[in-house]
Amino acid sequence: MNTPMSTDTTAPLLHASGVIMRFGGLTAVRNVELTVNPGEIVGLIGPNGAGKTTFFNCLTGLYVPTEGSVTYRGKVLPPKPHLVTSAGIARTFQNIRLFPNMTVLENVLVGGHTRTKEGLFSALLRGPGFKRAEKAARDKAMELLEFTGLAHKADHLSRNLPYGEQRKLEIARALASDPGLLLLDEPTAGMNPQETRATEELVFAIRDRGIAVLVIEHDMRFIFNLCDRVAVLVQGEKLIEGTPDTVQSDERVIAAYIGTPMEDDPGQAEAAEVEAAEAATRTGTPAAGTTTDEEEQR
Ligand SMILES: Nc1ncnc2c1ncn2[C@@H]1O[C@H](COP(=O)(O)OP(=O)(O)OP(=O)(O)O)[C@@H](O)[C@H]1O
Repeated sequence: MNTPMSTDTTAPLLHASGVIMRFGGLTAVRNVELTVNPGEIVGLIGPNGAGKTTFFNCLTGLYVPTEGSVTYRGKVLPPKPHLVTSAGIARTFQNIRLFPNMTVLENVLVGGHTRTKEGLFSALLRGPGFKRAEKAARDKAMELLEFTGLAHKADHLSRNLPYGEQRKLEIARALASDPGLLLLDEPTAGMNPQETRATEELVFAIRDRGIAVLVIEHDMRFIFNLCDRVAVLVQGEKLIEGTPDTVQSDERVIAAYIGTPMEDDPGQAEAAEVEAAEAATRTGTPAAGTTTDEEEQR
């Protein structure tokens, strides 16, 4: 499906090197190194505000990194999103960005426009070349709708789709640009467990089409089931990178997510009190340090 720009299949597809992104005095991404190899599904996780989306934006031309470089198939990425898409990187957004008043099919056709070779005059005159290109684009869009399970909704307005299907449509639209690498920003946000499971299957199927995937997600089970490799960002820095097994058992990752337990944990004291009160109710004797309803009312 994708059109390789280089024949070197051993080189990383994507290589971000020493990427730093500053917003005034705030450094959102600090010296991040990341590669994605052909055929890989790589996860990017981290607590809220860790810099994941900012880093994604540096990979897709929305932001030009303050320092560092990003190459795709060995070439430095152009600093404009549409040129990055043409180069072979497609993305979805954390907040769905469909054209709500267009049909499902039209949304996918829009996603394929970077690959349309017919010029303006041909389009205006609607000559045979244009008609052929238009048919090819529609066939391809319909194939992508079949692939994502949305073909039966091709003529529906995208705003009328349930939330999970809108997320799928975003993916179909991204695939229409024939990417070699797909970046997914929280693809399962707001989904129920069945939809999340279906998205997992869809991402595996995308990889089977020869497209590498880099995915940001807060759902740890989804990430650890799906990814070959996971990188963890904390406060803009890459804390660790490795297989799902390595990452999920790393104490620094656990601490970054659930925090280090406080000494003299007030939550623990409360839990002990509740337990004592429940035990007292069972035995009929008031627990030390608890009050009965009567005492409370006095
Ligand atoms: N355009 C911007 N201007 C100024 N600060 C920004 C901008 N974009 C992001 N930031 C800041 O950069 C930091 C990283 O934000 P970012 O959205 O990349 O984190 P994240 O890991 O994607 O978070 P979440 O998981 O909540 O989406 C935050 O402190 C955020 O406030």
